[in-house]
Amino acid sequence: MPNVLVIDDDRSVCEMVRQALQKSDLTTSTAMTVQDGLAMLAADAPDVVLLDIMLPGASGLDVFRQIQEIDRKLPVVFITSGTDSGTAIKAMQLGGFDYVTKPLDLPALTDLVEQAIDTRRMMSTPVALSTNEESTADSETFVGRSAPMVEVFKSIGRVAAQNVPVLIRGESGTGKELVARAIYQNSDRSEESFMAVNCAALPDALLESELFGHEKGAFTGADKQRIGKFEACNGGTIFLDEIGDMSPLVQSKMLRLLQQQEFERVGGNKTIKTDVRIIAATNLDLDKMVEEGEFREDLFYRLNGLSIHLPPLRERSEDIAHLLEHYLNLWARQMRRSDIEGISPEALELLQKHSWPGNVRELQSVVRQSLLNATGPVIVPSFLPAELTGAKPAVEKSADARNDAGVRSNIAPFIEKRLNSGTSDLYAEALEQMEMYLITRVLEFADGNQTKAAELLGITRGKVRNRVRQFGISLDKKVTLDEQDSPS
Ligand SMILES: Nc1ncnc2c1ncn2[C@@H]1O[C@H](COP(=O)(O)OP(=O)(O)OP(=O)(O)O)[C@@H](O)[C@H]1O
Repeated sequence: MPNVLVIDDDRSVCEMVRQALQKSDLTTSTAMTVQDGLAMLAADAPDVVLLDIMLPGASGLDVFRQIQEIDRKLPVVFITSGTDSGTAIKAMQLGGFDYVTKPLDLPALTDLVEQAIDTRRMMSTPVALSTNEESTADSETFVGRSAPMVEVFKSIGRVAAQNVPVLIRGESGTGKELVARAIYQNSDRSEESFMAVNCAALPDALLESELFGHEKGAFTGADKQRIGKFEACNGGTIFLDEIGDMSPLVQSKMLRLLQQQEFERVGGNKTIKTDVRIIAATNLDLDKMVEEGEFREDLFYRLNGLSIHLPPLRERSEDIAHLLEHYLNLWARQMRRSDIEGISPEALELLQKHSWPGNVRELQSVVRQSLLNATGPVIVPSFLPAELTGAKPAVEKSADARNDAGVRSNIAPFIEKRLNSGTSDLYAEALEQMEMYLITRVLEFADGNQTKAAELLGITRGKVRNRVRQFGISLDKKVTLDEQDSPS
């Protein structure tokens, strides 16, 4: 369970934060002095530190420097009062993760801590490029023995050491984030920060401010100055996921950044220099977008210094069995299903024939669902999700199969079944089922239009798209992004 260290001399702040983070399953330790905080840092190896910038008898910047000496990759979120934000901004420029102002907005703080934990994981969990050898306990295994994946591993080795932008291309769920992390971890910048921004998850104006920062008063709601990722990550590496979703304005700012390593904060006129390596990823056809004038050609060539193409899973079927084995072993252990022995030849055949539109992310979901359904030690066809048992490609699903999504997601019998099986992870399992049902149903209602579904759900289009991929959701109607593209 991730561990958060709060260093703040105000006992009530420590307690409030502890209670808020506990609700998100985060363990919190608290220290009220710098000495105690540094001692706990060494003893507990936290994943994130929340640091009050005005501790008695200590300069926040000095404490931050000491933390950086102990662990350069540890994300530090500063807690400031309205009057000391200047120091926080300085600390951000030195590589702090973010800062929050008192009185604390606890839900926003929890989100920020979760983002920081994710960043910590991406920076610190090594990606093992495993073709034969077993992965070690503290690494994530990048499984792949097919010829195209061996080529990908070689490319990672080649590009990592060169300080140029890299463009990673491939369908959703093919492992682009894993490639980005492997490049970072094997580069000369591996001791510096790594930050990830999903360009599709934020509306255009927020993305601009997230990347470049803004000055106080730059727009309605900009009540304080904000340091963007390009400034905070100076010397490090930024992973820009879903780069094809950038607005023309952000594209032109990005181009300047790549050409001159400089930019201005939104609403500011001071030119800021930065030295950031950019790794970008996309699942869209950028060449076509360039042709159609949707993506700047000059930016495309700049980003495309070196490019790595991740083949879809259906084009490397020999990896399917290895991936199934890998995730079955991993999750059977996690779900306390030590009785699981493997997959029957019939089930394996169905899985090999499947077209995997959601790639490895869909395969993960299938393994998880099969384990939930498994009443015996061998995964047989009847334990597989309904859309696989007919061995039809998901895009050709029949109305019956679609109805199955509803049946499968019927939450009451699901919960009863899991309670009887003695699960220890019911919260996550039930939420996943509910979310799968909700997104599928709303998309169905919206005729497959993701923009409309996002409006109905009150979440971003990027989030809808991520969930569609994560769960491998596919409706009879084509899932589209814009109303004008909706099938009639
Ligand atoms: N070859 C692989 N071996 C093991 N796990 C993999 C492999 N490829 C992908 N994964 C896992 O599949 C999931 C999806 O991968 P990842 O997020 O890197 O995909 P992506 O291409 O970035 O997707 P998206 O375009 O939707 O952001 C992750 O949990 C990742 O660890």
